[in-house]
Amino acid sequence: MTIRWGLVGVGDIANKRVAAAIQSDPNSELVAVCRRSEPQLDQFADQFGVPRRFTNADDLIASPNLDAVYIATPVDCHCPQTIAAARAGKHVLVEKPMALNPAECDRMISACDQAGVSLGVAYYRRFYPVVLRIQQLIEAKQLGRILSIGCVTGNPNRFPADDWRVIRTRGGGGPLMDIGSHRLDVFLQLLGDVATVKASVIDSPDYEAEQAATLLVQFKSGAHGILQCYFGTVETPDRLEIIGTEGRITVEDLNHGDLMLSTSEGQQLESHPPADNLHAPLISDFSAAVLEHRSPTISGPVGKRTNDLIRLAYEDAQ
Ligand SMILES: NC(=O)C1=CN([C@@H]2O[C@H](COP(=O)(O)OP(=O)(O)OC[C@H]3O[C@@H](n4cnc5c(N)ncnc54)[C@H](OP(=O)(O)O)[C@@H]3O)[C@@H](O)[C@H]2O)C=CC1
Ligand SMILES: O=C1CO[C@H](CO)[C@@H](O)[C@@H]1O
Repeated sequence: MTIRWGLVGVGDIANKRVAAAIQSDPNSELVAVCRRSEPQLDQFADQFGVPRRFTNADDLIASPNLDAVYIATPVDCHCPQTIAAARAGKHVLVEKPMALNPAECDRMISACDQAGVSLGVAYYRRFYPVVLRIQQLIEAKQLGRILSIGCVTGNPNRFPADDWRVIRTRGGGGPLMDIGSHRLDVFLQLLGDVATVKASVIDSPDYEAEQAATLLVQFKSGAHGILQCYFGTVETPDRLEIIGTEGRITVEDLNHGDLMLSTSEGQQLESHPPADNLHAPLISDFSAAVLEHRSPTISGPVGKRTNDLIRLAYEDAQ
């Protein structure tokens, strides 16, 4: 059996990676696409050879011969479109961050549970070979007791004030929601759950959302996590550092996957590059999970935990 996908929101990320990832997965087929602008919809559908096209998400969601919906719209659309898809009996894989806030995440999870459909969230860094390697090194106690994890990330874009990413009611926040969310999810994967979150933000002079956010989280293990995220700075690589009592791991750019392990025995450079299409392992996992009747690796509750931490951060920063 093949999972027949409908892709709602064929903008930047759908064009860069999602459509190609669905089309390259042996268990998947891209059969329908949707956006409101008809000329751009046709251009996308022609480019990827997709037969069914819709300018209204509800029409795609209600259409027959469709098994799953990939939601790649702005964040304020994620909750209503997920609930509509679940009610129509379709499995849902939704882009990150999962929703505007934890209450929306709860509604999405319960709609999918009630309908008996799968819900996944696109935190694809969980599949990065370098992240899995770090997880293995931590579990094998190669770093001793973990004291801290730190990540610095920035998007150089200077978003105009009318971009959904910097309007709170549309994106949910600024760089913390947009790019910090990915890194918080990696923190949770590597060091487990968080007990407390402290945060400070710097307002943007140009738009409603914050321009910078710095978080200090304390994991239940006692370790610290420090996350710095920015919009509108010079290109900031996706830098990760983990410090333990017996060793340290430094990754200059998670998207490239070179890892430096430093211990008392010296330094060791390892290379664990990600898949060419970063979304490909995510789609493969989700479609296999549906076919095997198991939960996807990045389930609704997993995705929601990042929204919980972001909410705590914004509350503390206020
Ligand atoms: N995982 C990752 O690495 C990345 C994830 N993302 C996430 O993906 C999502 C989309 O981001 P991105 O592609 O950059 O955003 P874009 O603004 O480029 O694209 C959004 C798309 O959604 C469509 N859209 C908006 N509203 C609706 C609606 N009500 N019904 C149907 N279609 C709609 C828009 O077209 P139209 O206006 O014509 O309807 C557009 O095609 C976000 O959640 C973002 O955080 C983004 C980039 C990378
Ligand atoms: O990783 C990413 C690349 O940048 C985009 C724009 O800021 C983000 O939305 C996305 O999550």
